[in-house]
Amino acid sequence: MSRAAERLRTVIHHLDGATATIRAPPTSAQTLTYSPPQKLRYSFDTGTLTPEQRLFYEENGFLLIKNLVSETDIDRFRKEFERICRQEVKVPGLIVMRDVAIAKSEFVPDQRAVSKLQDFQEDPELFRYCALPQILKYVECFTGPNIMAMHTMLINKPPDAGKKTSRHPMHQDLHYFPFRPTDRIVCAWTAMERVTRQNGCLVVLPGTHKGALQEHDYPDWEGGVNKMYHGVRDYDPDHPRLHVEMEKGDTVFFHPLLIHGSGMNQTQGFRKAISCHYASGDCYYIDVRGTTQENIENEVKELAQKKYRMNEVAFKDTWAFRGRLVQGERTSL
Ligand SMILES: CCCC(=O)SCCNC(=O)CCNC(=O)[C@H](O)C(C)(C)COP(=O)(O)OP(=O)(O)OC[C@H]1O[C@@H](n2cnc3c(N)ncnc32)[C@H](O)[C@@H]1OP(=O)(O)O
Ligand SMILES: Nc1ncnc2c1ncn2[C@@H]1O[C@H](COP(=O)(O)OP(=O)(O)OP(=O)(O)O)[C@@H](O)[C@H]1O
Ligand SMILES: O=C(O)CCC(=O)C(=O)O
Ligand SMILES: [Fe+2]
Ligand SMILES: [Mg+2]
Repeated sequence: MSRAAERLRTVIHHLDGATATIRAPPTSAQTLTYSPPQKLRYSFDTGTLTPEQRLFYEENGFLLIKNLVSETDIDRFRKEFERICRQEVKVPGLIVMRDVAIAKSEFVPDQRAVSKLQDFQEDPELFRYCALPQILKYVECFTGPNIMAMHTMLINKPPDAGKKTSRHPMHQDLHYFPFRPTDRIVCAWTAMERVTRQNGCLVVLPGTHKGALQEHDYPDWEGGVNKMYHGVRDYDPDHPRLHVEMEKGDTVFFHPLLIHGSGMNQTQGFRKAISCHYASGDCYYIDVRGTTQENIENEVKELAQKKYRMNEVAFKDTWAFRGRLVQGERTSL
């Protein structure tokens, strides 16, 4: 038996009970008798992921790829971020967020006032991130060949001002998304510098992607909570959590139901990461009225109405006009 077939058999051995399909290895009939068709529901076999990587994502809901984005590219993203902070470029549709602890302070025209950029799809330099071939190669394993970049962010987590407002409560990103199917959505999150527990790396609850979308709301944290930073209501403090420490350029891909957040930044530096949420172009919009997502729908619509100066904006339209095709065909979204 070939080495690849042997590895696949090991994987399948670990799988019992999972659902959906993994293609049989392209080998002889003899191999097939050893490995009956098995089910992996969260990824496709495109030749990129090893069976072990697919199994890891299946079980844990995330996958860390070391050293995926070059230093040169990251330095260019950082430069562009700085130009935006200095207001040397105007980017249509861009949302500049400030930490709740400094939002009310005097305007400072540099990064110290900015905690997050959202919706940089109209900035060609930052948007290059979303179309990097080495990122899309992995994204395709989760979305399939038609890929839409739906949500773009550059997070500049500030040093905590003493009120723990730099924390991001534990949440599932699907709470924000009115499109499905869930398993054809994935986030790519790239560390723009070394991220550690000290400066507020991502914290994940492995395996929670297998659960349902939970109710989210603002946590009642004493020091305040940033706008739109909803957290899961019934957070289980006993679930094992993992601090995902990463080097500059490392990229984590994660499922939209994976419960994650990030800790306080206890350093003096601004912890930077760039990310994009992708979905299959074949995904479809859903109506979230009457579901747990109604609270975020109302908040986003309110913001969109202010921002685009329109009377009534449908939640799904706020997504339809921000989404950009990065590979294949825009069949639906
Ligand atoms: C309607 C209601 C809706 C809601 O309630 S939504 C709320 C949802 N609930 C939550 O998000 C609660 C869960 N939250 C958390 O797990 C954390 O707060 C969260 C979001 C990950 C933030 O993390 P942090 O605040 O930074 O906490 P942390 O656990 O990372 O650090 C805490 C203490 O650990 C220390 N630490 C740092 N690096 C370490 C290291 N390498 N080894 C060991 N300890 C280390 C760190 O100094 C900190 O110390 P201290 O205990 O605060 O004194
Ligand atoms: N990260 C954030 N979390 C919570 N609220 C935020 C955040 N960023 C901005 N805001 C809020 O968005 C609004 C706009 O902020 P901005 O500082 O531009 O104006 P302002 O503080 O309302 O007005 P002014 O600075 O003229 O007094 C504010 O109400 C601010 O509190
Ligand atoms: O970079 C972080 O701290 C996490 C951000 C995040 O999870 C989000 O914005 O959805
Ligand atoms: Fe998130
Ligand atoms: Mg202000």
